[in-house]
Amino acid sequence: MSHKVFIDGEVGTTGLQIRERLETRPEIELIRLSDDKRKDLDARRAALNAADVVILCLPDEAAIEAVSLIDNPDTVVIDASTAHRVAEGWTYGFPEMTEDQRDLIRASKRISNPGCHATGFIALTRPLTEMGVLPPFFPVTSTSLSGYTGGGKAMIAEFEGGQGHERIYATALKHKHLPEMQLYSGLESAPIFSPTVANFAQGLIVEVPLHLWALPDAPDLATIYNILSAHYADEPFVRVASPEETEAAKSLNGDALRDTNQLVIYVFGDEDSDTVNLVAVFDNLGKGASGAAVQNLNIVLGLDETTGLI
Ligand SMILES: NC(=O)C1=CN([C@@H]2O[C@H](COP(=O)(O)OP(=O)(O)OC[C@H]3O[C@@H](n4cnc5c(N)ncnc54)[C@H](OP(=O)(O)O)[C@@H]3O)[C@@H](O)[C@H]2O)C=CC1
Ligand SMILES: CC(=O)N[C@@H](CCC(=O)OP(=O)(O)O)C(=O)O
Repeated sequence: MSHKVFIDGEVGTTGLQIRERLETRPEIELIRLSDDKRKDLDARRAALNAADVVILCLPDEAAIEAVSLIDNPDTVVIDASTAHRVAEGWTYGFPEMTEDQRDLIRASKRISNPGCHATGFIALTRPLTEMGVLPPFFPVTSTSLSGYTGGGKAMIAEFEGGQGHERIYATALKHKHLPEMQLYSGLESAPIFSPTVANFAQGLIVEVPLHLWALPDAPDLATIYNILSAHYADEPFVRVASPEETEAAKSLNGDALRDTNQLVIYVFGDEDSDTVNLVAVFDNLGKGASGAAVQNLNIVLGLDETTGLI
């Protein structure tokens, strides 16, 4: 049986990568609009309502508009934008987050694909809040190193045109991923979050440093490692690096997992100072966007979750 899929925003950075992952799959029939029709409201309305699954790869306002054009009650929407990530009636498309999240995604017709930085932050913190070692009131900080494709077509043009500068941004501490980071990490307040964009195309490293001695039960490094390893033990796309691999990782490259849907967690620690640095490495356009959207598509279609993904 073939499944009709429409990618609204197919020629953008995220949309293009989703198309590349889907166009060779025989069970997927892509609904496509010609270049002169891709922003035409009537053409989009028809495509949105003809699809079994719609994947929105649009700026927030256009994503909200796209949803308003859908009146087919059977259409499933996977929205890659920020517009619906904490909205009521939407399911957060992070299957690895909790034990029941996959089933919630499978049953949902409105799925929001997580933000790239948020994916790393939540992957590192949620299992710890679930197990009670990171209490909800605890103040957390996080940094992120992103490839420039994270900023879409405009930032790609800037860096590939030779004008790009590596820089910190979101300096007002109001990054657009903070609401989803707060809600799905299980923390009562958002982290202080400082991202950096760097001169490589694809990849992301999100860090969450913790003073273990300041946590109420003062957990040791092994406790943190064991909670994260157990949480992701059966996951095809998220894994925790072994202590040997962690020991050997004296430095990490931002683009280490380019073109994959993998996310690898490192629990770096120093027993003398009783500190850890939790680190998530992945591709901002893989598990941080397009790969994650395809994974969610596989789940809602009832297919093997790993189909078409590495
Ligand atoms: N890049 C990334 O790493 C990630 C991006 N996202 C999110 O995915 C969404 C897309 O981002 P990204 O792919 O980076 O952005 P891009 O700017 O690369 O692509 C956006 C695409 O949407 C098209 N578009 C804009 N308005 C409309 C409209 N009204 N109707 C139809 N098409 C429209 C644009 O057309 P045109 O080509 O003419 O400009 C462009 O092709 C955003 O919401 C972004 O926040 C999410 C996770 C990661
Ligand atoms: C380098 C860069 O600018 N990155 C973007 C994040 C892209 C992304 O994942 O955000 P959405 O999923 O919410 O679109 C930023 O930090 O705003």
